Amino acid sequence: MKAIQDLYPDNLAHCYGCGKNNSQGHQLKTYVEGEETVSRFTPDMKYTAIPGSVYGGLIASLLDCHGTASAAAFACIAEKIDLNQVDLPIRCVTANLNINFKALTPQGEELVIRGKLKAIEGRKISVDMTLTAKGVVCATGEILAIRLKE
Ligand SMILES: CCCCCCCC(=O)SCCNC(=O)CCNC(=O)[C@H](O)C(C)(C)COP(=O)(O)OP(=O)(O)OC[C@H]1O[C@@H](n2cnc3c(N)ncnc32)[C@H](O)[C@@H]1OP(=O)(O)O
Repeated sequence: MKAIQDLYPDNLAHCYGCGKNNSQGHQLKTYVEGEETVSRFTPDMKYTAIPGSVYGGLIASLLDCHGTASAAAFACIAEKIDLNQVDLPIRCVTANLNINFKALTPQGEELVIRGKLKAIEGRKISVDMTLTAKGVVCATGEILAIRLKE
């Protein structure tokens, strides 16, 4: 299956965090795995906070884009929309993002971000997220994503 972000139409694929058409961005890719979503990302050394650890702003960026892609995917699944189609008909933006930084995130490791659907209420989609490095939870987050009107 394709990454959720690769299903965004070309005119909505310039996001700094996840747009496939932004060559200078992170190009985060999010996949559906069973009942969860998952993204993997290994930060460049320039995203340093305390030496040896990853800058929190990057972590926020990863959770932001993982969260909106997950929200779009969960909304499609709820409506039985095929996630293999070329243009995703549901697009979401972030209204609220809460992050708890639990431990310093080590540099040089693959970060794994997972999302679970919390609730869908009309256009509001809430997703719980974790970011781990080497199996250790370094951050947790909750996003409220809003489905854009047609
Ligand atoms: C497709 C590619 C996307 C890639 C995205 C990558 C992730 C991002 O970085 S997105 C960029 C950052 N986010 C933004 O810029 C969004 C800015 N905000 C907005 O555009 C608008 O406020 C928007 C779209 C969220 C909501 O506006 P609008 O569509 O008019 O809906 P609105 O009627 O105000 O709200 C809908 C519901 O959400 C609730 N809501 C809206 N904002 C919030 C909030 N911040 N906190 C809690 N609830 C909220 C409202 O109370 C309402 O609830 P209910 O339906 O129960 O009455």
